[in-house]
Amino acid sequence: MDTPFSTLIRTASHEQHTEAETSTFMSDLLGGGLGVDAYARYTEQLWFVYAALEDGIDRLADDPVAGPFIQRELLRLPELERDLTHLLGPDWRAKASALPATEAYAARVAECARTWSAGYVAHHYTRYLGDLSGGQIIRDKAERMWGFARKGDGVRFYVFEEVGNPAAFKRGYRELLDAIAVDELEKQRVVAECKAAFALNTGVFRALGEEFSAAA
Ligand code: HEM
Repeated sequence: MDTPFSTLIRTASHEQHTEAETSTFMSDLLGGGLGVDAYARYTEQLWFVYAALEDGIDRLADDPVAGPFIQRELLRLPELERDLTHLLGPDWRAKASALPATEAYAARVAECARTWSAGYVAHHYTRYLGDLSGGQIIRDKAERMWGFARKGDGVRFYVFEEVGNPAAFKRGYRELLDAIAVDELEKQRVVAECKAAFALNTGVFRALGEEFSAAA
């Protein structure tokens, strides 16, 4: 039997997942070596990426390939905006800026959203399934380290209020991946785009790591 697409995409990105998870910036951030300013800067970068991810969803909702993946309970922009108001103040928009690596990431997401819906799915998977998984570990550490209220302002990005059972949601999401309406060749291209998405994330971590380094 053919390998289910959800397994294929997960296996293909496994190595890069480890790389992202163990990147210097993430290790320093979650290991307690960086201040809340680094966390705020990272959250800022996420805002630019999610703006690109969530901008074209009304159009993508009707797309035969990406449409099934567009689920309102996943949307993160309002949560990011509340977190940024908390982290940077009400004038956060004037303070927030995208690093060049973030600009490159957001530009690629926007391009896929506009021109290649199957490629968009690769970015959708990489972000939202990650946020529903490892995101919970990040939230827990951030709450303890910087004293955010549990599931409150500052970490709302990681709180999916409308996803009652994340494990069940992820199972459903994998079923959508397995049923994606593209042929085998296109599936290979989606896997390649997923790897590109991980590389773009790693690029942002690298840039953040250059801006912030843990006290020796
Ligand atoms: C410190 C950082 C991270 C931690 C601790 C972490 C941890 C995890 C964990 C525990 C899972 C669940 C694996 C499972 O269901 O068996 C997971 C899944 C996932 N993570 Fe991460 N992760 C991190 C960073 C990232 C990043 C930066 C990305 C990409 C942007 C990412 C993307 C994903 C994806 C797409 C999945 C779902 C895999 C699948 O089931 O298909 N993660 N992560």
